[in-house]
Amino acid sequence: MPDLILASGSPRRKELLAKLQIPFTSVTSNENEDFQHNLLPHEVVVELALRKAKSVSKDYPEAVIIGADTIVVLEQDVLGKPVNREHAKQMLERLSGKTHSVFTGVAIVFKEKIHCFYEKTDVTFWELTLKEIEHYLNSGESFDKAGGYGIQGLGSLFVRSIQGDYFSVVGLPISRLNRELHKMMLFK
Ligand SMILES: Cc1cn([C@H]2C[C@H](O)[C@@H](COP(=O)(O)OP(=O)(O)OP(=O)(O)O)O2)c(=O)[nH]c1=O
Repeated sequence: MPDLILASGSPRRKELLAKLQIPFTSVTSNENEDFQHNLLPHEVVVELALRKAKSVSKDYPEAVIIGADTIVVLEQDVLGKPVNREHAKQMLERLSGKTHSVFTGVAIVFKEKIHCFYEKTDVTFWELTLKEIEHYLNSGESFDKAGGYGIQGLGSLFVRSIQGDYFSVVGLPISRLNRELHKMMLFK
């Protein structure tokens, strides 16, 4: 069986991948996350996931590498990770009372084989008060997360409804990934 490597530094992705019960290691790829603004959201996440997986694959050519990327899309604007408190505040004010889409792209690279897919989850927020937003910003939870919130943490209190895969919002659509790996007949 080939080695499995998660090309990610995200603790959430590690926790989710562990559900497959296949031993793996994680290697953080230091690829930049710039993207062309003419791409569609699903193209952005697949491109960034592939960039992460390919960069790790260069150092581990015999392993199966998994890369992933998550973005939040509101009214055609891509919201990545906030750069500071003010940026996070602006994001949360925009997300308040509206439905946005969370896209997570996944790339599986094994030698010359490349397989990519993505999941889209729609998340609707309650109207948020300024007090709620300030309280949330004080928690520090915003800063390493696309859209400036974490559905798995205190951000759960903002969520009115969700349509699609919850785990994809957290960073890795684990049930789909399990199925795709089976289809590739990599870890039977
Ligand atoms: C919307 C949302 C995002 N996120 C996280 C998932 C991703 O880790 C992060 C988006 O940033 P990414 O660039 O996708 O990932 P990362 O930088 O954390 O990790 P790596 O590139 O090393 O794999 O936002 C949550 O944890 N909860 C949420 O509700």
